[in-house]
Amino acid sequence: MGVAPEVPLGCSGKTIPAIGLGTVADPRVDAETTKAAVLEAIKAGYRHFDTAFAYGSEQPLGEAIAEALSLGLVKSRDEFFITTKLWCTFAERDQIVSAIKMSLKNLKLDYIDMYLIHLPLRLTQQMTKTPVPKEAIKPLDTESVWDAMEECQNLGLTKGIGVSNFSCKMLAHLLSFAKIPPAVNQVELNPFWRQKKLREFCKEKGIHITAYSPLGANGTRWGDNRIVGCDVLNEIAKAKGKTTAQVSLRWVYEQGASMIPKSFNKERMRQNLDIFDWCLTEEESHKINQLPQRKGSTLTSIFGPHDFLLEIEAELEQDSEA
Ligand SMILES: NC(=O)C1=CN([C@@H]2O[C@H](COP(=O)(O)OP(=O)(O)OC[C@H]3O[C@@H](n4cnc5c(N)ncnc54)[C@H](OP(=O)(O)O)[C@@H]3O)[C@@H](O)[C@H]2O)C=CC1
Ligand SMILES: O=C[C@H](O)[C@@H](O)[C@@H](O)[C@H](O)C(=O)O
Repeated sequence: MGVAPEVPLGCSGKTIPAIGLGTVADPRVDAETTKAAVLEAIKAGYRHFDTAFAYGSEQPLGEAIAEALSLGLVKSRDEFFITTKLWCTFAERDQIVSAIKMSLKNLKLDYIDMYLIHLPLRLTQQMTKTPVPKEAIKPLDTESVWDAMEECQNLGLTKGIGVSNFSCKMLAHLLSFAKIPPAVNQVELNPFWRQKKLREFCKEKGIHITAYSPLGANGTRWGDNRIVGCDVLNEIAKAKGKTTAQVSLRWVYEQGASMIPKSFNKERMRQNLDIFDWCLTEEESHKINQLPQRKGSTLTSIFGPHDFLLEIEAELEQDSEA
């Protein structure tokens, strides 16, 4: 199996690997396990890795990249595509350049490929326990935060900038003042959360979508087996001699999105890469597009049931309406 193919990054003329490896394990694992999984993924053909300051996986990822380069598994840093994210406690104009430098230090890199605003909100204190106190959660001052994100790109600290968990409305606001438009919006996207409105909006504006939880976060606290246990997807998989997970990933790929399924298991991470030499029929896609919609990860489940977060969630949900 070769290296994962690339797909266009909006209208930028650049590309992004169609599949990358997510690095959030639930329950959390130690750094050695993450590093070993990344090295295994590099051997399998993964070149895009998705991390975030909040995941604690930047350091082991950085170590795995350094080791892969020193072992000659990958010839040059440029062959990797590394995404990391600005955590909400640093989502203020004057903290962002230091935040990306901290991530670069963790990753032992001198540039990142894609730096994303992790969530459309700011936290005024470290998240030590949940629920997070209501008064610690603030709206994002998107204009000043984006100005600093642009500075990160202009300084060469990152090749691209983007957002995560942004609605159409938030993107429209951002586009109204951005000097550098967001290259990526990383959101939940899978057969059970299809994001039709968001996909159409992003296509029109040249914003690439990267899908997180493309397998419905099977087996994690924020996900379940609604995808791998879905009868409709199982039947399609059986008819094609594929796994249900592969059918889900293939559906995401056919929507023009890239994706970052997480697997730290050698066989499953290879299985997840093997989706490029077959396709879904029109009838199969039609059946998938009829599945009931249900979002996995929510802001209120992460931070607590606060009104402000419920408002954001309601806005995000509108983007997945059929
Ligand atoms: N921007 C954001 O707000 C968010 C970003 N993310 C990013 O997206 C990545 C992926 O999303 P995530 O939520 O982890 O969920 P995924 O949909 O990628 O599911 C991961 C789970 O599915 C299991 N799995 C992987 N492959 C298979 C397979 N072929 N068959 C059956 N089970 C499988 C994994 O277990 P195993 O390892 O044992 O194979 C793991 O438990 C994250 O790791 C993170 O990097 C995630 C959530 C939010
Ligand atoms: O501390 C909070 C967590 O990092 C949470 O925000 C993330 O894990 C998020 O769900 C993601 O995976 O991107």
